[in-house]
Amino acid sequence: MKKIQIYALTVLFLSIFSNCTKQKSIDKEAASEKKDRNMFGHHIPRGLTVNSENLAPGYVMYAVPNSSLIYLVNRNGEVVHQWKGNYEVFHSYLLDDGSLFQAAIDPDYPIFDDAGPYGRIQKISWDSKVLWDFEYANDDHVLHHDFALMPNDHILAIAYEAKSFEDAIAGGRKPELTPKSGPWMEKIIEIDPQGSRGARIVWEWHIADHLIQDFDKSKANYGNPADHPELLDFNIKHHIPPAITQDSLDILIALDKADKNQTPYSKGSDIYHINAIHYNADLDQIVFSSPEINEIFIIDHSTSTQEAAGHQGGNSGKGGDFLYRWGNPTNYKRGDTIDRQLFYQHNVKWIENEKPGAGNLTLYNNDIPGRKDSLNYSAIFELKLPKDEKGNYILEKDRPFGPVQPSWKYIAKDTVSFYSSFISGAHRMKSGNTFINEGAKGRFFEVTPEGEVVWEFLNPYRGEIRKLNGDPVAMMPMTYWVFRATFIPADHPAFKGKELKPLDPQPDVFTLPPKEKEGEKP
Ligand SMILES: O=[N+]([O-])c1ccc(OS(=O)(=O)O)cc1
Repeated sequence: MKKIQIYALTVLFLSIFSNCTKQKSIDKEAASEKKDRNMFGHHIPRGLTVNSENLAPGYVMYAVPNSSLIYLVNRNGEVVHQWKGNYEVFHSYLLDDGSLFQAAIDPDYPIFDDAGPYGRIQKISWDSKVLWDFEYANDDHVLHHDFALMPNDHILAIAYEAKSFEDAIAGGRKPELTPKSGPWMEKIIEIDPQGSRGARIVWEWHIADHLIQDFDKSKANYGNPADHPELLDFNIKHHIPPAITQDSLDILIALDKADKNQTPYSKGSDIYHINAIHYNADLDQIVFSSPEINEIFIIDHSTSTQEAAGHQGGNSGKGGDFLYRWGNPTNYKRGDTIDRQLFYQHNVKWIENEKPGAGNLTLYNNDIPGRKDSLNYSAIFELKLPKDEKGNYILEKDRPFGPVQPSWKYIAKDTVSFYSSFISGAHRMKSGNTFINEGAKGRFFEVTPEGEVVWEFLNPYRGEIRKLNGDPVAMMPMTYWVFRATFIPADHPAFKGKELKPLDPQPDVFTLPPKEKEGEKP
């Protein structure tokens, strides 16, 4: 009897002990999952988390989420300067005199819904005076996502241009791929700022002028997309989300779960969602990125607007047609899914002169599918573009544009801990290191060519901009998000003669409410 009791007690003890250890390891896994995989990084340590000796001196510039603030943060993770505008700010580019151009999110932009439209570009002086304020937002068009600076102080900006269902059908689009509210096509405009509010649009390029389709023979742009990689197949498969009733939409808008401008059909309208643009003055070319179709494109900027609408003229002789494209050759029917390299990519840009890899492109490849037993992850790609001796992009017969593989890439050692399925960016530094913004988490870090993380800072700040009706903006899940973070070397002309001491006191960091308050509407 006694033996049985001892045996039973032993079994009980062992089972409790083993349950405890199991619980511990589950908790540990849960903790590391929280630390490594929560794409928004709600509960991970913030501020400066990795520092090293002998880093290039400099600062990180970024827009504080849900605020009108741009911060400049030093290598110790301290805020040393701020620019403050009068709208929520999306991202900014620094000028040599310490002023900046910023994308200001005008809450009043009409028609276009979804994240990305911002509506205004503003120039803000070092001491936060609004020097120029240009609105480009009406029922026909709106500035969205990114813009690029040119050496002549002009700006190249991406804008949606609304087209009707009928316009799209007239362009050979298949009706079943056409949103009833019409597609938002894309244009690039070159803005020459005038005075304190005005601008001249001195050059334009429209994607609608460079389409091909093999669906409707009666249309002028009928042809085989595989024979015309310089044009965009207007019938690339596009998922049209199901319509929603106006009553349901009204409820979602009231609950803050739908954009104020959403209509029952508009969710399918953003068919290309161009999210990045960069200008190369040496080549007089523009690169831009469409995450919806998982491709980047290069076009000639040396054309007149008239030539940009056609297929001849400019340095390339190809008018506004694509000089180069990469990422998803199925879009021009050369290759299959195995040849696809890009997955909702962002922030494509040339590596500037005097940096290692000059002339190559870098980009943030957001949402690369894992194997069948693992999660999606992000990577940074560097691409060496195939060119002949005259500088023309090489395209072999019946083959997609190269390269077959990026010349360099960064992926986290465990693959999945580096992940932001949207926004984000990267750029090469003079040292040869690469500066990365994992946007959903607001995590900025610097990696060596070998992929070692030598500096890391997680944005701990969030502002308090309210909606037009005074309601607070939901802080979840995009609590600390950052669209673009830029490393600016200490010898940048903007800092000449400026005192860059840590602000005293430092701004208050933003911490999430305690757990018990989480059920409340933030
Ligand atoms: O939530 N935003 O502000 C947001 C979301 C997506 C987005 O588009 S993306 O292509 O940059 O991911 C831009 C802004």
